Amino acid sequence: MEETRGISLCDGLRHPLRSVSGSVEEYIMLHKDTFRTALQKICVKRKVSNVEDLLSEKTTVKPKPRFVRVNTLKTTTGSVIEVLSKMHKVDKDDMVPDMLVLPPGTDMHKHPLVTDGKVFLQGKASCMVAAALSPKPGWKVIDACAAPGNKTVHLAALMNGEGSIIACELNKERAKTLQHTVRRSGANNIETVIGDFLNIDTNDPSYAEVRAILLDPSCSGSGISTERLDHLLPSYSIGNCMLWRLLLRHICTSRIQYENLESALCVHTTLSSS
Ligand SMILES: C[S@@+](CC[C@H](N)C(=O)[O-])C[C@H]1O[C@@H](n2cnc3c(N)ncnc32)[C@H](O)[C@@H]1O
Repeated sequence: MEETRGISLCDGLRHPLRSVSGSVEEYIMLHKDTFRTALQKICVKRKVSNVEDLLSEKTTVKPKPRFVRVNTLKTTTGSVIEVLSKMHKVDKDDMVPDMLVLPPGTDMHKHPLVTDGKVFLQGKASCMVAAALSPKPGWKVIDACAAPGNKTVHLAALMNGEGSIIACELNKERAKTLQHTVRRSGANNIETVIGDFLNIDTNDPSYAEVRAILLDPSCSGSGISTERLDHLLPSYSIGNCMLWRLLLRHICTSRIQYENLESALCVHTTLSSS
C-alpha cells in the first residue's frame, strides 16, 4: 500500500503539475521533498536505480477474482451457477452466503443476470457487512448512509423482503442511484429518505422498533477521491471522524431502544474499489 501511494505520487513529482488546482495537489507540492526522499528509499529497497525502473517492474500482485452476489429476492444461487458455469469456472465463496467467485477479469457488466438485477457486482468486503449485521426477516432496520445502495439491497435480500428498511441518503444525485439500485433489486420493503440522517426525527415512536442499524458514512467518493488520494489528507480523516461522532451521537440520543436493538454495525472503509 505504501508503495502504491509512492508510485501514484511520483507521477506528479516526475511531471510537475501544470496547475496546482486542488487540496491534494497543494499537499503534494508542499511536501514534495519528503515524498522524493521516500521514493528514493523505495528505489533502494527494490534495488532499482530510478523511478522509471520502479514503475516498469513486473507486478507480483495476484489478480483478484470477480466476486458477484446473487440477489435471492429474484433468483437462486443454484440457478445462477447453472447459467454462469456454462461459460466460466464458478465457485461458491467460503465465507459469504450467495456470493460467487469467478476468474479475475470476468466482465459481467452487461450480462443479463446483472442488468436484470439477479446478480450484483459487489465486492466481498462490501458483502461481509450486511452478512455480519445479519438482519432477520420482519425486522425494522436503518441504513443511515445508504447510496449507492448495495448494502441496503443485500440487507433486504437477507430479510427475504420481509420487515422494513429505512435507507437514508444525504446527496440528491447519489440518492437517485440508490433508488435505481432498489428498483433493480426488486425489494419492496425499502423506504428511501433523501436528506441528512442527522435531521431525521429518530425520537418518533416508530424508531423504538428498530432492531438493527448500519452506519457506513466514510465514503471515499466511489473511487474518485481514491484516485485523487484525498484520503491521505489529514483534513479528510478529521472530517470523517467528526461525521462519525455526530452520527453516533444522533443514534445514541434517539428513541431507538437498546433492548430492541440486536445488531449495529459501523463500517469504516477508506477505499471503495474492491
Ligand atoms: C460509503 S457511502 C455508503 C455506501 C453504501 N453503504 C453501499 O454499500 O452502497 C456513504 C454515503 O453516505 C452519505 N452520507 C454522508 N453523510 C450523510 C448523512 N449525514 N446523512 C445521510 N447520508 C450521508 C454519502 O453521501 C454517501 O453516499
